[in-house]
Amino acid sequence: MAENFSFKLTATDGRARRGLVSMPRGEIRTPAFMPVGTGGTVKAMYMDQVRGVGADIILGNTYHLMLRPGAERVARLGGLHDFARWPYPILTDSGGFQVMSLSKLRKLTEQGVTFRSHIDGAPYEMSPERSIEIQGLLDSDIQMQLDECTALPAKPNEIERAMELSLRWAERCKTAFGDQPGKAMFGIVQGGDSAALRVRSAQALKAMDLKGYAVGGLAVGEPQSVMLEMLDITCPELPADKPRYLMGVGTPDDILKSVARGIDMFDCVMPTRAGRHGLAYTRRGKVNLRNARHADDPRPLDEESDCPAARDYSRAYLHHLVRSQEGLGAMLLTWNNLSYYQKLMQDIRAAIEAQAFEARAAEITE
Ligand SMILES: CCCSCc1cc(N)cc2c(=O)[nH]c(N)nc12
Repeated sequence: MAENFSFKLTATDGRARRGLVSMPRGEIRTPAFMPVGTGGTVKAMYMDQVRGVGADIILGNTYHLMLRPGAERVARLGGLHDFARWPYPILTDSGGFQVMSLSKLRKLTEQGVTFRSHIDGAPYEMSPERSIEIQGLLDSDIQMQLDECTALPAKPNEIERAMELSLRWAERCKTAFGDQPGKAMFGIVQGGDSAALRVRSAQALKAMDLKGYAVGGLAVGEPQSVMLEMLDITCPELPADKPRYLMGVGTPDDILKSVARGIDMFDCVMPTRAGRHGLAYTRRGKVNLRNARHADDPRPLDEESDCPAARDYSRAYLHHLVRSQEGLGAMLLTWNNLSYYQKLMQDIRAAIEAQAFEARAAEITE
């Protein structure tokens, strides 16, 4: 029988962790980067390419999918995996973050949030129970609690109010989720840039004995130093034997520094969004293919890459595609960028294993 849901730590290097999440639909090698597949598609990518660059899990969005094509319709069609032809694990965000950042005329109360669709203005309401129901209709493997993410900077009493509401919503989500073998519901730590509120949130969620924990309320405009300080405070309060997911992060540098502080899972729109805007991530830094200096450059982005998009196409051709707004430009650069991010994660995992091996070897030979 495939694992219901387990997380094993296989190596550590200081606070950095190498691990493995096992679920019926597959395993997730951590530290992991999860490509964002908002509307049931990783934009400009075929799903076999997403798998081919090394992704073990993708993200979906409750907010977008409930509005279009509708959660009940996706359920009637067999769930998100069959719908999008991605048979491996899917994590879905709960929708609250997107309601607050995308919808119109939204009203937040203890019961939940009411809002109008940014697509057609139709009225909706999202309670903790409805969010879990929608994620169940999508057949999501890892479901996020409904939370309220406070944009920074914010007043301490506002951060406290949102953090405490999110804790009450976590309890309601846990009750609504019940016991679903093979699936998991993650709590989300809030608390803004307040150490005391972060500790209270993490400790209260830990007491709920959830299967995993996200650190939310970051990557919302604060300096990297504040984000890292909040990780230094939050991670030690979370159970060591459960996965930790830093939401919405980040750049390669953000990821490296967050792994070093104990984070296991990441998601960010940067690699896919940058690809659609003509930006390529390479081992030698970012390359803006819109720039005229590439017009006659016959070199590929990275002749040593395993990714055809990085190895087999000249910068001149990529520049031409981007300037001509050809769809293939977004496709090739997204492919390159996701390949870059997955290679970064693969190198991080190997480095933790190597360091752990050296530390163990040193112990043995002492
Ligand atoms: C598909 C997008 C997933 S991550 C979105 C996100 C991003 C960031 N930065 C913070 C939060 C947060 O605090 N709560 C929730 N639910 N989501 C967040």
